[in-house]
Amino acid sequence: MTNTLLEAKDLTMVYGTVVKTHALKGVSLNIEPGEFSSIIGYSGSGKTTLLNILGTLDRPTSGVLRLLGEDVTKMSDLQLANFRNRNLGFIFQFHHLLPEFTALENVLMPTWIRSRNGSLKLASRAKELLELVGLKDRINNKATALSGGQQQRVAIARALINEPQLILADEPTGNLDSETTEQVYELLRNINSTLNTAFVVVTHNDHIAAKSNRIIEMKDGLITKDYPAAGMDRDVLWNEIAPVYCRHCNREISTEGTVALL
Ligand SMILES: Nc1ncnc2c1ncn2[C@@H]1O[C@H](COP(=O)(O)OP(=O)(O)OP(=O)(O)O)[C@@H](O)[C@H]1O
Repeated sequence: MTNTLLEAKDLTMVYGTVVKTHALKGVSLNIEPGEFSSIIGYSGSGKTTLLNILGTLDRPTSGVLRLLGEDVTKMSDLQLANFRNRNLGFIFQFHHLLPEFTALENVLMPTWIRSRNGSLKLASRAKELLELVGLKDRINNKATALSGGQQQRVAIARALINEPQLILADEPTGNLDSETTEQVYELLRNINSTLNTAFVVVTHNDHIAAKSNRIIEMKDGLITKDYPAAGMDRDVLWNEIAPVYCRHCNREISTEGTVALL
């Protein structure tokens, strides 16, 4: 019995019936518990399509996706919705907070889907999470009274409330200035190391991607490169440890590409 968190095999995605777009052309990858991966690639290479399928928000045209050992491609829409709510967290570029609700209420929102009876335990967990993301003093502020970076922090706390093992994030800092981007990304890395939550993050920001454990590069609907990254410490001298063994491609690979990202 493997404890691999996510196993994707030969995923394809074709949009349209008359005019067809082959957005994914056979993508296979595994994600292990606690891993922090970034997906990078040119616009239109299939990053969001892949992320949405990995997060069960969309179904692939073909291929198999196993999450926590379960074949999710075989689940009904209702089963999928429950599975998602229990096991996955999402962070998007536009945080989709409910503007008239407070930070605390927004964080608690995913728990209302399961039960309307908000327990005291959940409320205190939501407060802890808001504290973790640095918003202890903003718990009762309405979403509209928070800055962009603060709103994204609320969205991150919301993604954590159901204690997911995997968080999928699509350009989580795409809407933020560079300083706030650094802070939010650092926060994601801290959550990753403190709670051992695995992350798969789509980003256009190579500098940010270099702080992951792993970079997955896409082109034309395929993964073209998959290699370890420097992680939090940007001062790591890759030349000293190159080449590295890539367990995903089962061979030693040069870290040349990674050096270019630093
Ligand atoms: N709902 C859709 N219907 C039809 N085609 C789509 C749809 N969504 C995406 N596509 C097409 O699929 C391909 C991959 O798109 P996708 O959004 O996954 O790329 P991306 O790498 O995330 O791009 P970006 O970096 O610009 O967000 C593109 O050619 C896009 O036009």
